[in-house]
Amino acid sequence: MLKIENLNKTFYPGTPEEHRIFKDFSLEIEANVCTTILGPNGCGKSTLFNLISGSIESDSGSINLNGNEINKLPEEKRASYIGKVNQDPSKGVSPSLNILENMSIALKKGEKFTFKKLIKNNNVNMIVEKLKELDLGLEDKLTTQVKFLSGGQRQSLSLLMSTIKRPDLLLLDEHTAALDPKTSKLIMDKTVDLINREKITTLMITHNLRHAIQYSKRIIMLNKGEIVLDVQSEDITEDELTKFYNERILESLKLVS
Ligand SMILES: Nc1ncnc2c1ncn2[C@@H]1O[C@H](COP(=O)(O)OP(=O)(O)OP(=O)(O)O)[C@@H](O)[C@H]1O
Repeated sequence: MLKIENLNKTFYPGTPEEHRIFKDFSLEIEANVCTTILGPNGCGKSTLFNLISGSIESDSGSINLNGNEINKLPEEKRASYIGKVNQDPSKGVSPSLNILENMSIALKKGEKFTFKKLIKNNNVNMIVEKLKELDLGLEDKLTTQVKFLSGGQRQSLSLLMSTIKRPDLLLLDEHTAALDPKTSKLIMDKTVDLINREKITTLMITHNLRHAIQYSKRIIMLNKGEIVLDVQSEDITEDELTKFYNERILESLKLVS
């Protein structure tokens, strides 16, 4: 379970550019299911993920993952517990390495290794089986450099790499946003298959309200660093969610501008 308590973050404190993103922000996320974070541009979604993964430091507050106070740990240590897939298909993979090498590196997450040993010690059969589960034919391209894969294939690989050592938490930051609608749906289906099969606690950022309802158990909407909606997806329709978004969030943005 992920428990965030009284998280505070201000960018450029004490300067004319001072920008407070979170003030005493608290949130508890249920284990083993997918929770979606929605909200308009700039409301703090990615900052929240960066604070959780440790790529930026909080000013104060607590982030507890399965009993571990991870807020004190450096990013590389947190990476042993947290898997992350970003919007950009070239992030999260090493484009000039092949699929087998990328997957072998993912298996070594959190460990020290040399490249020579990595290849010798890799577990090819297990990797092939995992790739087969994706059903994209990647198991036949083990020695293909990842830069030659399509965006959808790379995102699938990135997803598999982030989860091959079961993470305590998976962060999906608009991981299908750069894909065409058909591929986006395909990757979302594969994501949810994997999350459900492995029972991975997942936080997903999306701007796609339909995906939020269809693929997650709980929906949290942020606006200006605050939770403005927190609902089980079975308790809201796509129309109601769209109406809420348009009325409450777009209206509040108009008032500001
Ligand atoms: N490292 C940083 N340094 C300074 N300001 C930042 C930094 N990261 C984010 N911000 C600012 O914090 C605010 C929230 O940004 P964030 O990326 O979290 O929004 P978001 O909700 O993910 O938006 P989007 O939907 O556009 O991705 C923005 O005003 C952004 O400019």
